[in-house]
Amino acid sequence: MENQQLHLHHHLQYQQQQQRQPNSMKSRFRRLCVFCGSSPGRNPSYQLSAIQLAQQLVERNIDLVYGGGSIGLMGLVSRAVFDGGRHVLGVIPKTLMPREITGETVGEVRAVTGMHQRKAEMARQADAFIALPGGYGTLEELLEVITWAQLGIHDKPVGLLNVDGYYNSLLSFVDNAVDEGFIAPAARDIIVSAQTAQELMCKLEEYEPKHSGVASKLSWEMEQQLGFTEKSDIAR
Ligand SMILES: C/C(=C\CNc1ncnc2c1ncn2[C@@H]1O[C@H](COP(=O)(O)O)[C@@H](O)[C@H]1O)CO
Repeated sequence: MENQQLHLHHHLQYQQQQQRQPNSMKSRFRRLCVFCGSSPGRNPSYQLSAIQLAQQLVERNIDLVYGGGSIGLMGLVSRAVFDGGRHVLGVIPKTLMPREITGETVGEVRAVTGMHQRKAEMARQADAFIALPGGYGTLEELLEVITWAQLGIHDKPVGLLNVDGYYNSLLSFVDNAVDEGFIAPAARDIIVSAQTAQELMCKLEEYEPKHSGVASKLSWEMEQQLGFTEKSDIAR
């Protein structure tokens, strides 16, 4: 099925389901950041999972912050959250703003000066992070928020939606890094993974950080204030 058809199909299914059984769960999260491919990926499960994740956010009354744009999985998630009535914030560097690069963005668009500002802004706006399947951009964003958690810059949950085992090799790599003494066992638990959006959301709702950062959040906030971000409340 084409991207748009798939989206429409699942959106209609979701609307029908909502009419039959209106659902509104309470969540500890107000806004969640989703990292995901700017491509749809080959396996249709990736697109389906993107829509199912969006449905989870809508059911739980959670707003979305993401990298802006309407291409690939990014477009599917943002459109489905927006159509479900939740607020969508796209944070996008000015250089990526031309429509031929990112397509048309739904919801609110916040322009930032560069990639570093984008990640800091997405992290500041979110109460938790989830990575869907994606490429270099997704990996980079995911690893950065994991590293920030390890250092104690924030203690927000980080989820990995391991659709059809897409991230098995990454998880094996991390396990090996623990075995080889490069990642502390407690820091392994920063990554919360699950195969379905619903299971992942349930795990994130219950997540308690086990690792302790190397510096206090306060000292990181000072560092951020002195550094390139204008105001830092990434940690909260
Ligand atoms: C260079 C490509 C597309 C450019 N369009 C993008 N528009 C918005 N955000 C993007 C774009 N490309 C990457 N991102 C960010 O990285 C993540 C996706 O990257 P991936 O390499 O596709 O995994 C996403 O979360 C965005 O924040 C062609 O790729």
